[in-house]
Amino acid sequence: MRRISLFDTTLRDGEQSPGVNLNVKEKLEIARQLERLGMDVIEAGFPASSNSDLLAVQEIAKTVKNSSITGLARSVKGDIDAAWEALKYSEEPRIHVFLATSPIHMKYKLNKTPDQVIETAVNAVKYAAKYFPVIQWSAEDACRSELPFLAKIVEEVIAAGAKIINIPDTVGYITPKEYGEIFKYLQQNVKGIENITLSSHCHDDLGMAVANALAAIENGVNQIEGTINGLGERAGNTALEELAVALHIRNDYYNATTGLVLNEIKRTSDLVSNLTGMIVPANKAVVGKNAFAHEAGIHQDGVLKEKTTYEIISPELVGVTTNSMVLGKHSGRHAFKSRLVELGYSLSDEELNKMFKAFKELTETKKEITDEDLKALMLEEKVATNDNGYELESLQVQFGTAQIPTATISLKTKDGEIIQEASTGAGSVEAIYNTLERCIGTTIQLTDYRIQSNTSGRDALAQVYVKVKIGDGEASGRGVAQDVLEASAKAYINAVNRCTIVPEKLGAI
Ligand SMILES: CC(=O)SCCNC(=O)CCNC(=O)[C@H](O)C(C)(C)COP(=O)(O)OP(=O)(O)OC[C@H]1O[C@@H](n2cnc3c(N)ncnc32)[C@H](O)[C@@H]1OP(=O)(O)O
Ligand SMILES: CC(C)C(=O)C(=O)O
Repeated sequence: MRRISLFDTTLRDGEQSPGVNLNVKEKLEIARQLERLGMDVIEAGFPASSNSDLLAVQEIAKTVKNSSITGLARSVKGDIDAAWEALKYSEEPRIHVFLATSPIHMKYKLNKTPDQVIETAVNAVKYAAKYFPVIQWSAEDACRSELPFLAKIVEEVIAAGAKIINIPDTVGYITPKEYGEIFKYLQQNVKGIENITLSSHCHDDLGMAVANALAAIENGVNQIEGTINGLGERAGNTALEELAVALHIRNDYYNATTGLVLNEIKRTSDLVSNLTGMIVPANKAVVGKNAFAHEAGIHQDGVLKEKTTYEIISPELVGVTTNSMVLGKHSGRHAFKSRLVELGYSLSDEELNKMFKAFKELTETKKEITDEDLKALMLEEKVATNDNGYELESLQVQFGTAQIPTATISLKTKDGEIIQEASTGAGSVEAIYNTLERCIGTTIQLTDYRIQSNTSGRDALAQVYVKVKIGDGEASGRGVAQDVLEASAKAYINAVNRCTIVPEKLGAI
């Protein structure tokens, strides 16, 4: 059976999804889980784009050992230098350099002639080869490029040292048959291509990203790029969990497999969704809440008689489990630890004590603690960021249909100072945010607010995602609590804590 290599770009193209903004700790947490999932290559970021991206790629390159780490660079020396700075610690440094090849991109975006584009691409690959033993080269907007020109530039970059050639459908325009034909054409018209790994990178603008990637595999492509949950620029990228499961379930047809540990898929999907705030639609293939639910009577009858009547993927295959042990107020440390271990966490004694305390606090208000609750607790602990150091001491909200909502808040600064303020708003959440703004002492613009429940049931934990702007700085934040107002306050404080420019502005209003 053919072995298809998977290249995950959740931390680069996935992070280009509007509204997604991950910090270094969060990226590292996702990278570690991608490694556990068995990803072959992780594109950890675009090092030249910001200091924090460079740092994140560097941290990931130092930490992750079982997946290759790469970073994106334009065909400019500065980008390649930044990529080297970020990747020089990885075991086999590899870079991903790109340049657009379609007439529309060359003329309007790059303002270069086709010959200048070839020269730029070749120079970039040669420059990258001074540092990197493995160079992947991408022809941005390849699928709207003229095939003879595409073949010519691919041949030149191979001669310059590129080892992997990626043919992106940057704008999600191509159809599966046409995409397969591009690869056939290149295989027949490019000298040296037989020694090269061909790669696919598809976008989902017309809903064909997974189908196009599968067509690429059918036409000799051995590396597929994509993201978890199909995140990515605009409509997103090939959803790698869908592709891997399609190859597994239909190996009779594709005769190809990946190195993914399939039962880590659900956990990875949940982690990415929680940290990015990009909620997975219930009907999403493979990882959606309804992917294994049977609602209609005839289907339920069939499944009760024989599962395979309506179920082609078993939930266990992708790590969807139902747990029979209920954790609650009377559970002890052993049951708590054993469930966490079953969920894949390993904790030191100190961490266990801390988590057990948080768990017990939660049981004061919540009868049954589900796996989702445990994952939320663990996540809060692992990626908590407190750079600006604000902590919620207390929150009180007065609400009545015939009165103006009023919030009173005590906030602790990182120096231990307690700030107390009260303010009103059109609703309870606005009252809280107006009060927090007063406590923090600077103008804070709320640009996004989303709420979801962690599990079903009236006592489910609430998860709130917000995005705030403070001057030129922007950050997203997440808050989890049983009460939606407390979760709203925590998310806002978390976002402020992640915004680097707050302290100088203290006291501005
Ligand atoms: C298809 C993709 O997904 S590609 C990846 C897209 N991802 C991102 O853009 C996210 C990160 N980007 C950034 O942080 C910024 O865009 C930066 C730091 C890279 C560059 O910022 P700026 O220098 O301000 O340039 P800006 O983004 O406005 O414009 C891009 C410039 O790069 C040029 N460019 C675009 N692609 C390439 C390339 N592959 N090689 C060389 N130059 C390129 C453009 O022509 C433009 O040049 P110009 O200023 O001479 O007109
Ligand atoms: C940089 C390349 C691979 C890309 O993201 C695209 O073309 O969509």
